[in-house]
Amino acid sequence: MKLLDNREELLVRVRQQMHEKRYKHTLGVAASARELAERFGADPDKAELAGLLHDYCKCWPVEKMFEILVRHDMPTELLEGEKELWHAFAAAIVIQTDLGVTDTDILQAVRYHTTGRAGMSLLEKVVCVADYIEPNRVYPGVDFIRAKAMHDLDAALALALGGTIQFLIEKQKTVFPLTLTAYNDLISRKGREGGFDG
Ligand SMILES: Nc1ncnc2c1ncn2[C@@H]1O[C@H](COP(=O)(O)OP(=O)(O)O)[C@@H](O)[C@H]1O
Repeated sequence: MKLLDNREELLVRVRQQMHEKRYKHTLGVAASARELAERFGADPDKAELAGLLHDYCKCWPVEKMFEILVRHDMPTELLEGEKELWHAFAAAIVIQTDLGVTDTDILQAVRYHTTGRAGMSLLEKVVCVADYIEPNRVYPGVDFIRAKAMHDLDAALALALGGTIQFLIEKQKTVFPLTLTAYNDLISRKGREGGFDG
């Protein structure tokens, strides 16, 4: 737990796991996650830490991630699916075993930051949206999602996940089912509440 209590040492450790651009993105996600947490009533310290650790394994060799996922009995659907998704599930394991993170909220926010899932917690939503809108992100529609995230976290998340689903379809890539269920869950909840604001 010592590492988690020492911000400077933790930053060095995180920095060692990735290249410079990914580290810059990581710091951006940590800052955006803190901001979103303050805005929407999640725990800002947990949000910042989850943001800092969300891509811990992103630059690791796929073989290393695969070995960790197999050892922790991850579902076949994940192991046979898109390798791009592995880093999130691997990180949720590694930050627990190697860094001593025990907080389930943080672990789940890291685990589901790429795919989302139905019934996401507030912290999971905060970290997922932060990953889409941190200041270094550049893609069509990012400013619209940023604007949504000023007042409606669920709408921002639905837009972001919807955009990813659309992107994957255009690229004729498979869509991991958790993202579809996350999207459907957000839309159907909002439908019951009268829809998203304009
Ligand atoms: N449900 C999904 N099924 C398949 N690929 C996905 C899904 N969700 C996200 N991806 C892809 O996984 C990749 C990694 O996403 P992400 O973790 O957000 O990384 P980055 O921070 O580099 O954008 C992206 O290319 C994204 O399109």
